[in-house]
Amino acid sequence: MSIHIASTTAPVNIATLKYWGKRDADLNLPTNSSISVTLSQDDLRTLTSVATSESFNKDTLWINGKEESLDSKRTQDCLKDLRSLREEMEVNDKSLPRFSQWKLHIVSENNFPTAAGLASSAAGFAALVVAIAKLYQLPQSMSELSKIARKGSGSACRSLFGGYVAWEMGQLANGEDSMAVPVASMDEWPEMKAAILVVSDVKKDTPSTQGMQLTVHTSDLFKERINNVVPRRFEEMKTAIRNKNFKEFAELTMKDSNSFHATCLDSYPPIFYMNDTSKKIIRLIHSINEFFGEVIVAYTFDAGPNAVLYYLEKDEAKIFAFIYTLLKKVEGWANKYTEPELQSFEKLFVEYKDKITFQMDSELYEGINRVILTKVGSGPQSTNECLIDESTGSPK
Ligand SMILES: Nc1ncnc2c1ncn2[C@@H]1O[C@H](COP(=O)(O)OP(=O)(O)OP(=O)(O)O)[C@@H](O)[C@H]1O
Ligand SMILES: C[C@@](O)(CCOP(=O)(O)OP(=O)(O)O)CC(=O)O
Repeated sequence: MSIHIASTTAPVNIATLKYWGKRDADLNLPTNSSISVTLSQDDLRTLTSVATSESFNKDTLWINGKEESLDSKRTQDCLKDLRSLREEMEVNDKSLPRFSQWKLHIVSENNFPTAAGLASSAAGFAALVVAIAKLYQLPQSMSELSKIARKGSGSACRSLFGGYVAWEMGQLANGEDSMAVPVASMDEWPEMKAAILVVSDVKKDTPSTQGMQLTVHTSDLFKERINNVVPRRFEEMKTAIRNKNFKEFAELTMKDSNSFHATCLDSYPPIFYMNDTSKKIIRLIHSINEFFGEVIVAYTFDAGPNAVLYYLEKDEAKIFAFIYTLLKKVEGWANKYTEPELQSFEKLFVEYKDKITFQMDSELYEGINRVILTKVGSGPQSTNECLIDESTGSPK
């Protein structure tokens, strides 16, 4: 039996200008444009292998070694779009094998917890779409493919590019102009680092889709956000990124996270994604910026309590003097830094100690499970690493 296989990796992205609200829930068309930073696949990535063969008898998906349903409408929509693009090619070139008619085996692994508010659906759908597009040898651009990934999960469309990415909301009812486009490549601003403080890796309470719809239907604040606040910030943030203006980028990022969570609180009944630990982190970040008299670190929170901190490489030691000293008991430092490097963060803290006027919460670490230290990264990468057995078409 002849089996055709392709594999790709795809990254996680964390929005700095949040997507929250759909104008069309079927097509995942947003009520506002958004911006994100793609994170390095050295630390967070999905690897997906796809295979097709005339001999397969049903579409099957395995995530992290477990068979998962492919029945969701979102996944079906992605498969349908990809098959119809392949079919167009087959109609024009009769010599091509009829992949569009054959079943698919999809095998995927996330190297981070699934459904923990770590954007697993974004990396997952981006990898699925790019891997199948590669198998089918589709000529479409990443922006074109991002429209298919968008139907899987809105934020997934931004994971088709590395660096700094915008999702332009578009105006058309069929979503043909709602796609991801690059704002700047990772090489244009490579100094951006990210620290994820994993506050909780349990499954979140209100799924994003449900939360968004409640906000759209019940929050008055939301109208101001989508009509005035976000359109202005969308332009300002793109400019800040292109000018490598960290202060502006960081302030917009923090304000937008707060604005999004304010619309959640303004929903009825209210939605709370941040917990007490999240709030303590917000206060700590403002205190650190005040201590240094400049904005050197920003926080942002998605639909869950985990914090993502953005900062520039040059300021890392200053920031970690505080963060490492407070969170040294938490897992995740040792795989990035040597013992002498970690000690240097603590030594720096000792230098600062007498000048600190704010309250340091020595119990903060208790609410945090681990830290993931990463940076801006590249888009999906084709790979020879393969999760499918070439002779059977089953997961290895
Ligand atoms: N590797 C993958 N391949 C295909 N689909 C995946 C993959 N990983 C996750 N998913 C899909 O994404 C779902 C998890 O999405 P969910 O939105 O609940 O969590 P999240 O993406 O971690 O959170 P958020 O999007 O709010 O940051 C899974 O149930 C699965 O359907
Ligand atoms: C808060 C967010 O992370 C919401 C992401 O929502 P999803 O992309 O997970 O929602 P669906 O389109 O329903 O799959 C903000 C963002 O990533 O822009």
